[in-house]
Amino acid sequence: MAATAVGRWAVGAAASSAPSWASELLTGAGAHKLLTLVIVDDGERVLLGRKKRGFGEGYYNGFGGKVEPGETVREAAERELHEEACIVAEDMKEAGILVFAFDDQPLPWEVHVFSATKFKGEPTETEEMAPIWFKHGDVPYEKMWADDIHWYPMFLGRRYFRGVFAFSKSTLLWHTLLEGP
Ligand SMILES: CNc1ncnc2c1ncn2[C@@H]1O[C@H](COP(=O)(O)OP(=O)(O)OP(=O)(O)O)[C@@H](O)[C@H]1O
Repeated sequence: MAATAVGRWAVGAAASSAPSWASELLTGAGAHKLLTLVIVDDGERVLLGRKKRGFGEGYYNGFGGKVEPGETVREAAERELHEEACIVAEDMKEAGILVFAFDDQPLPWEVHVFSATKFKGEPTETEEMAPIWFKHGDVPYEKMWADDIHWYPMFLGRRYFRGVFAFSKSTLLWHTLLEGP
């Protein structure tokens, strides 16, 4: 089952428009890698970090990473936010789901996006991320992953979203994005 999905996926990633089966990737079924992404949004500004190393280096992004064995997705989101920005979210809510498929990766990545408006602690630069606030109108999309410009408006509007984005390296090949649960 997983092998079929991966094989079919690899073919689809090369396409330039979303294949008919793309939205199936939003069901959570089939093998995938689980990740988290937390964006603090105080209503006027978002807290992003400039990634200093590793995957997505140089890009601004929320805080997050892989869910470790034995953790819930929410626990992983809380842990990564603390590890990368030194803060603890007080009202973390599920904001949306993103599926990323890379043409050189065997499994799609399922990213659970959370929002928080309040937190404890002071955002602090870590080995991985340098935090900085951006006004809603000044989000630096040109220095972010190419999917972000598509779903941030829904995030900032507090509308739940589900999207599938196919990448070759950092080039966005196609995507499909739905609003609502
Ligand atoms: C392709 N388009 C994308 N658009 C927006 N966000 C993206 C993304 N692709 C990955 N992301 C996020 O980037 C973080 C990487 O996390 P990453 O540093 O690799 O994970 P983790 O900290 O577990 O790794 P290490 O422990 O350093 O290996 C993680 O939040 C993930 O959701």
